[in-house]
Amino acid sequence: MIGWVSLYVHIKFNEYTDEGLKRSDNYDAIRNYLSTNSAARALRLKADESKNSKALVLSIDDHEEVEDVFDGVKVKWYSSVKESQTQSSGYGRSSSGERRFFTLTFHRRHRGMIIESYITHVLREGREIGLRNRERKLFTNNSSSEWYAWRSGKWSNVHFHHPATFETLAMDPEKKERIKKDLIKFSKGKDYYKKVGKPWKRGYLLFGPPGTGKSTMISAIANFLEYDVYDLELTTVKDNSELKKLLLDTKGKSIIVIEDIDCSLDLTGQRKSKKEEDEDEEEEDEEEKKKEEEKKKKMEGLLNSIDGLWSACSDEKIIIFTTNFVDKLDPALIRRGRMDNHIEMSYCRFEAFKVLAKNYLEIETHELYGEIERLLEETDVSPADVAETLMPKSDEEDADVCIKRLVKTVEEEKEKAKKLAEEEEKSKAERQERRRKKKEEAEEKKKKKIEEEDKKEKSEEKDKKVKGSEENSDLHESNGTN
Ligand SMILES: Nc1ncnc2c1ncn2[C@@H]1O[C@H](COP(=O)(O)OP(=O)(O)OP(=O)(O)O)[C@@H](O)[C@H]1O
Ligand SMILES: [Mg+2]
Repeated sequence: MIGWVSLYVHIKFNEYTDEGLKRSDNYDAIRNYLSTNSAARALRLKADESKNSKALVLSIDDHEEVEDVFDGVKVKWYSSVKESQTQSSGYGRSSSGERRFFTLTFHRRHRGMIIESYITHVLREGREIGLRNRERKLFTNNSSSEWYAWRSGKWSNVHFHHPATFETLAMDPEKKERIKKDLIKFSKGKDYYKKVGKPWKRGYLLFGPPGTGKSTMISAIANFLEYDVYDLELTTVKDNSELKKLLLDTKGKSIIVIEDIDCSLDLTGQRKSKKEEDEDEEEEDEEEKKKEEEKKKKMEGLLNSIDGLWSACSDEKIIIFTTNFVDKLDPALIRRGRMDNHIEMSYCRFEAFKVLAKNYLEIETHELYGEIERLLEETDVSPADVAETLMPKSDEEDADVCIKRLVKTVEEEKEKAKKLAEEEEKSKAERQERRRKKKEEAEEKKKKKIEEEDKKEKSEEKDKKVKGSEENSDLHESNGTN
């Protein structure tokens, strides 16, 4: 709405559009801009509580005036409020029937520049501030039977409040820095991705044993980049088209997570133990083959959907797979280009331990650190176990108690691992012995069979010979009589 009053142009931005039904995105963006932007900061602010924001939302108070300067040009903003004449039922409208709006005023000789550049600048900045302040969300996918039910969409969401950060994440510090740099480069790479003609996406594969911090890492990344998280549960997804729809229904500035990708794709569920495998190998073969095929189909669907997602939407997205067994994954799934960055989360070594000790006990050194370093180098303990052991269980427990408990725990783990290795060795030897015996028995059986067959053949031949000579003598006899 542009009106002329003497030399000045006024543009009005209403809080609600569409007859008061819909809140205006532009109004919110301008409000963010005016309350946060330092060049145009209002002095009188009011604090609102908003459902969708993590902090108090400060906005310029009613009937307040703010000046802004852009490219050397001065403009003025007014925030106004009017009592609404019609007390309509008004969904979305302020309950009191007040109508708020901003008015932008500037000299008419700057009309072109303000409309073309300044307003765009304000809206863009304001939206960015809004994104930064927004309450981040954790989405989980609904089963497709619920998609069209009342008010429930493809994804359900809750507020995302995970406290994990890169500071509290225990891992090799150099590796951590590399990951952070990679993330920063990605999040600032809008123009770069555009220039090289690649969708603005990045794929990460996190692999490692249980309790090494894969899920924690995802939360740390989300907090670091201030992204939403979409936790995609593949087992509730019926088919490929459903998967594609889900992926296309995700917003930018988000991480799409598929945890335990091997299990999500593995339809067999639990694998058989080695021993069982040995015993009924053949019967299982057919069934295994069928399941492998199904798994392959699912995998192909996933690959296609990822590639589709990669090219279908243009905004800032990270996709993360996690797995405990990287060797079991289909190489096609994790080839570079799909998964750009492979990150191994490993057992807790000394450097990672130091981070945990600092987090949980607020100590940087202790007389037992040397001992712990030695122990952790030769024993595989997950950071989850180390963290659990380090955590004080009561007020009486100080750092010293916890550190000593850790030494004891790791020593026990070492002992356990040794025993386990011995047992494994023993059972391997037993398995080999069993197999050797089986083979021997089979060979023995075979030998016996051959011998028996030989014997039979020989006796048959003998019988034939005897019969033959009898027939011969019969012939002689009959010749003689003739
Ligand atoms: N590297 C780590 N740094 C800090 N804390 C960790 C780390 N790894 C594990 N933890 C702690 O252990 C708990 C379990 O870790 P997390 O769930 O991240 O492991 P995971 O690798 O995802 O395991 P899984 O393979 O079973 O899903 C976390 O809540 C966290 O407190
Ligand atoms: Mg996990």
